[in-house]
Amino acid sequence: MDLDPLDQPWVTVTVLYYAFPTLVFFYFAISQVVTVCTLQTQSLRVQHQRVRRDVILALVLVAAGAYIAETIAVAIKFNRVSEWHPGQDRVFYLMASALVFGVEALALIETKYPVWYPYYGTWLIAIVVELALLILPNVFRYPESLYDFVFVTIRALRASAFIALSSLYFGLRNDKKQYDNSDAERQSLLSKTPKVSSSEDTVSGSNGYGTTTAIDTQTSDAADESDAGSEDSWLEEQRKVKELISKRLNQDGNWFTYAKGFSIFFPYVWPTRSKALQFRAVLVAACLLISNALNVLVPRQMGVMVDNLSGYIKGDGTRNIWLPGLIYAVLLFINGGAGIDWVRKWLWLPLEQYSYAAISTASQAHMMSLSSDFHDSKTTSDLMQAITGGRSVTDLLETICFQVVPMFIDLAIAFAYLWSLFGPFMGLILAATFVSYLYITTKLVAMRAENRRQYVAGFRKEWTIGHQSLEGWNTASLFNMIPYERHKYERAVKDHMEAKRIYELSSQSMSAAQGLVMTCGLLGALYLAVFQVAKEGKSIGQLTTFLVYWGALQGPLTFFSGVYRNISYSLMDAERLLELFQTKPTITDLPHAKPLKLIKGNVKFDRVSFAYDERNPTLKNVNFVVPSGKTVALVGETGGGKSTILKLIGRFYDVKSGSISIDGQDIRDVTLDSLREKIGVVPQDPVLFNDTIMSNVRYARLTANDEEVYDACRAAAIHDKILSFPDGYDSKVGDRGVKLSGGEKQRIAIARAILKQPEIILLDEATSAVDTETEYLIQEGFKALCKDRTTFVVAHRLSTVMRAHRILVVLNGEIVEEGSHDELIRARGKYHNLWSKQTFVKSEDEQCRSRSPQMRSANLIDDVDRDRGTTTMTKALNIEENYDPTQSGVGKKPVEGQEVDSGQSHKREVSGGPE
Ligand SMILES: Nc1ncnc2c1ncn2[C@@H]1O[C@H](COP(=O)(O)OP(=O)(O)OP(=O)(O)O)[C@@H](O)[C@H]1O
Repeated sequence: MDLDPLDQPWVTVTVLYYAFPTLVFFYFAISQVVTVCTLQTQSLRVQHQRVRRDVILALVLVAAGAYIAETIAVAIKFNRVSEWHPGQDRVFYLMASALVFGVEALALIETKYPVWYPYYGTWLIAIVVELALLILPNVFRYPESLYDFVFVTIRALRASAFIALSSLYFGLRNDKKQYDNSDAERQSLLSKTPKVSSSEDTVSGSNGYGTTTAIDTQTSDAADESDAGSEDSWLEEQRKVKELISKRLNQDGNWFTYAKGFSIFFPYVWPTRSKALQFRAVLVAACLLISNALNVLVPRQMGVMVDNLSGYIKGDGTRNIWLPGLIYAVLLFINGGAGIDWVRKWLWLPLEQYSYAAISTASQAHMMSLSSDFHDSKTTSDLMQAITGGRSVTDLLETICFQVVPMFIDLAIAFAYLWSLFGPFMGLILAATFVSYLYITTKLVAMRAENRRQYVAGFRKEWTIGHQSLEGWNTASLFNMIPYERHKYERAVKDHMEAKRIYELSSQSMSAAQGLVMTCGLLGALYLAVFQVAKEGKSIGQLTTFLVYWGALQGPLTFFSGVYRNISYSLMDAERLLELFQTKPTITDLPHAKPLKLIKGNVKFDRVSFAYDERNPTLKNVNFVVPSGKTVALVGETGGGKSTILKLIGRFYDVKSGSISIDGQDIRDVTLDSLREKIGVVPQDPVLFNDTIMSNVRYARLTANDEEVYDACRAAAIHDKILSFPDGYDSKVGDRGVKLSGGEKQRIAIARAILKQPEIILLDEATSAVDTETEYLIQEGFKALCKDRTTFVVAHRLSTVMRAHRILVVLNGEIVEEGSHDELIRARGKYHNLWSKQTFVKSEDEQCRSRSPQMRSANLIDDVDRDRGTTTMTKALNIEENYDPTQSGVGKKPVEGQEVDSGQSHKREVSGGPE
């Protein structure tokens, strides 16, 4: 046959035929990956760049088209397929190059602001190779036939296209300098468009400076995993995590450094101290490689079996028809869930458990070590999510090591093996199929993102409305809004179902499109294999191998659709956990901190200022001293800063300026443990554990025996009440103590404090939720508890604190008055105002209550009367004269000449001084 001069089997030409498309492909793919990972993007002016991009795209299409044109010309020249063989190298080169430059054109279409070096690199390679291929064959033989001229013309056109591309690019690059002084291609996209989500940007991984898009897509993806919290808080949480990732990416400058940030997790993921576990990890890697090998060996063995059988049928008695079947079955078994997968999971399980245990306990311990500012700013569900999210770090690793890497190895082996079996065209068909499949999948996944977002939003809305309506059943019933809630929920379910329908349909369409691509690929590959079996002496066994192998390849490819979502979801969780690990406690022991030596319990506030938020000071220059063993009361309007003072004593926050000292030791210089050991707190809103009453009280001192617990409860006036419960001390208190009344909860908290027997006692509205009778009983308990102990009492009910040695009136973060009850009453300042309001409001109430003699005796003020030296109310206050109705705000104006506390206690007496 008369060979075309361009098909002369010169080694140089043949090598170029294969090396060129391969080189261009790898150069382009690798440089694009580097571009994405190093977050490079173009910073040219959009208008300017768009013109260039369009022209360049047109020229790339011309070049790709020229390859196809030459392929067609070759096909026409050698019109009988069976005679293609001599030109096979050349046809491969043409088709592979058309594919590579087709991919380049697609990447260009999908990238708004491309980074150019992956592109112009390919053009420069193409100029050299194309010129060589144009000149080399024609040096030895001038073109003669019409075909020769056509071929040369097409090649010349192609070479010109590449030259034009390069000159255009470099020409405009000089132009660029006039427009853009920055001259920097290396710039993070995220800084420019931190919240932009463009489906276009996700496509083709090549252009996906798509860190933002990545996160956007998975925002919705992650949603169906999470069903806690309201939609808004969830969206807010997602946004914050996205911002965190963007911020860190911007700081780090590329994905490699970003990934390095996660090295903090290394000791939790990799068993640094256990050689046995490390050995297991190595064996797991070996199992993965064996799996990859088995993925080829199984179809190959099927081919051997078929070949032996057909040989045997044709009369070749030497063929063993039984053994290959046995080997096939064994290989199949080993490659199945009961074989290598089982071994791998068995090996991996201890590693998985190691990392789960390490990361969960570390994150819980870390969270418990953090300070109030952290805990005050997070909800419990956020924190739990962060702990459970620790699993995502191992998930991320598992997804990459056990799924992504094996998938690419499988695809690479398939490509190489089938190429070796059926020649370069099979490789070409496979490459075209894989590229189309991955392209279509990424494109459709991006297009589905909005559908998915709607679906997730619908799901969350339904969940939130359902949850809220059940939670608010009481309110709904009270306002007769049950039908309204029902309709609202029905509507939400309907919207959710509609969104789900659209999403499911789009999923089905995606599967259909993927199926179509795979079928086209299969058809092309199958025809090629059939052709080779029919014409080129390939065996039926090889065809069988191909068919079985093709089926096995569907798995990794299908997995690709979900991998992106899995990775991004895990990444978000890992980022959350990383943020947590990087948060340091703000209240820590100083290096020189010593244990607190509590001698007497003398507490001093020296020019203390504090703010939760710098813009809004909470305490301003607070000064006071509480001598050891004395009781100081903090009173004043709500939000004044009373509880904050108690928090500062327990070092739940540190002062911003000034100092707090106990027995002359600055509390910042003593260890936190020793400080809190000495302090007992009854908080405003005590939180109980969902456990028995006995366990809750004993929590204060785990070594206390039952009798001590009973005594503490007696002192807190709750013992008899507990005994009246069906399960007594074994009664469960419910979540946060929900099964107890507010007053019961407070008394349990008081019992705890009594059991702890602390040296310094902080009572923050400890009895606000109990009735006056019970309060009286508790006061008796406090008497014993507080005796000779420094005590801080915050209370709104002034009768609770009137016996305190000292009363501080706190207003807007300042101490505006200070003194004993009598002194303050006489001073007729703020305290006097508060007192007069309270006693006035109380008067009517007491009129009713005091009808009962028992209640009378329970009245704390009467109690004070009995116990103490007293000051007559009318004398001390002369309230009728001083009462200011405009300040009262409630109740009626007292009639002149009538005592404020009308009713039984005409002569109201108050404590004349400290106990
Ligand atoms: N964790 C916090 N973060 C930010 N601001 C806070 C925090 N806790 C309290 N505040 C603010 O500090 C101010 C003082 O609060 P604090 O609880 O000390 O007041 P209070 O006098 O004890 O009030 P109440 O009598 O109502 O208990 C308030 O304005 C409150 O909103």
